[in-house]
Amino acid sequence: MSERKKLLEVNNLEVTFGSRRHPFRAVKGVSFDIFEGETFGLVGESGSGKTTIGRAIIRIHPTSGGEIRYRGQKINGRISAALDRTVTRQIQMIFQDPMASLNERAKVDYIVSEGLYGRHLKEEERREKVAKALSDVGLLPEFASRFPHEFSGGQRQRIGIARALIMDPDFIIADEPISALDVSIRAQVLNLMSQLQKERGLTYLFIAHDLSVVRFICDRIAVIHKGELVELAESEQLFANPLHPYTQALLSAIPMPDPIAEKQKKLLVYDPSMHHYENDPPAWVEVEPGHFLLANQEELEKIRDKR
Ligand SMILES: Nc1ncnc2c1ncn2[C@@H]1O[C@H](COP(=O)(O)OP(=O)(O)OP(=O)(O)O)[C@@H](O)[C@H]1O
Repeated sequence: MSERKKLLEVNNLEVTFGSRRHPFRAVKGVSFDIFEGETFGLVGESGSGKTTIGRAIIRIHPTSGGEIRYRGQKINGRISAALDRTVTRQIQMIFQDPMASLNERAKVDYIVSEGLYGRHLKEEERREKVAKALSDVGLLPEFASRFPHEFSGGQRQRIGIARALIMDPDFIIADEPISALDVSIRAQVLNLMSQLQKERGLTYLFIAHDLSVVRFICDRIAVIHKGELVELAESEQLFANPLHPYTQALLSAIPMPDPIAEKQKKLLVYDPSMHHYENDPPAWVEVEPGHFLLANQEELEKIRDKR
C-alpha cells in the first residue's frame, strides 16, 4: 500500500481534558496514516478515545500535542481561515445515533443543507442539491419537507449521510454509524457506504467498538486501548494473528452468544497488569511488514514464546 497517497497523517496525537491541575489524557501519542480511498478502522471499547480522535481531526477538540496533517497540510492548532474552510468541507462526520444527532424541530431540507449556508447559494440551487443528496442515499426528494421523527432509524441514518454528502467531501469519519440501528438494516447502511465510496472515491475513518463490523469493511484496523494505539494491521492479518493481549480480548468477545461466559473469558485473556510499564516501557515494533504492535520487552517475549 506504500505507493498509495496519504490523505491523513496523525503523528503523536495528544488530547487532554480537565484542568491544568487535574489533566486527563484521553489520547496519548497516537500515530497512524490513512491512504486515499481506504477504509481505516478505529476499534476499542467505550471510553478508549476513538471519538475524541475523530473529533480532534475535525477540529472540535483542541489537541494538546502532536500533529494532524490532511493532504500534507497541518490542520490542528492555529490554521488559516481558508484551510479551515477546506477542512470543514472536505472532512465530514456521520454519527452513531441518528435520533440524537438530527435536530428534531428542523425539516430534513434544513438539516441536510445546513452546512451550505455560508455559501450564499440561490434558493433553487440549494433545493436541487438537497434533492440530489437525498436521492444519492436512496430517499425520495419530497422527504425534504418532513421532520426527522417521521422516519425510521435507517432512514434517519441516510439523512445523516446525505447531510455529509451534500458538502461533497473526500473524507468521512463514521462514528459507530450502525451500532444504534436495528440489526436487520445495518447491512443496508454499510452497503450504501461502500457504494458511495466506490462512486466517489471516498476515504473513510470507521469508528466501532465491535470488531465483527469492521472486519469486512476496513482495509486496515487500529486498536485503541485507554487512549493508546496498541496494534495496527491489515484487517485480515489482525484477525488471523492478533498479537496484543487487548486485541485478543476484543476478538475473544465476538461473537457473543452468552454475555456472562464471554465476560469471564475476556477477563481471563486480558491481563491489565501488562500495562504497568514502569521499568520496561513499551515501544513500537514492526513484527511483520505492515503489522505494528506497541509492546514492551516482556510482552514481546511472551508473544514470541507463543508463536
Ligand atoms: N469533552 C470532554 N471532556 C472531558 N472528558 C471527555 C470529553 N470527551 C471525552 N472525554 C473522556 O475521554 C475519554 C475518551 O472518550 P471517547 O468518547 O473518545 O471514547 P470512545 O472510545 O469514543 O467511547 P464511546 O464509544 O463510548 O464514544 C473518556 O474517558 C471520556 O469520558
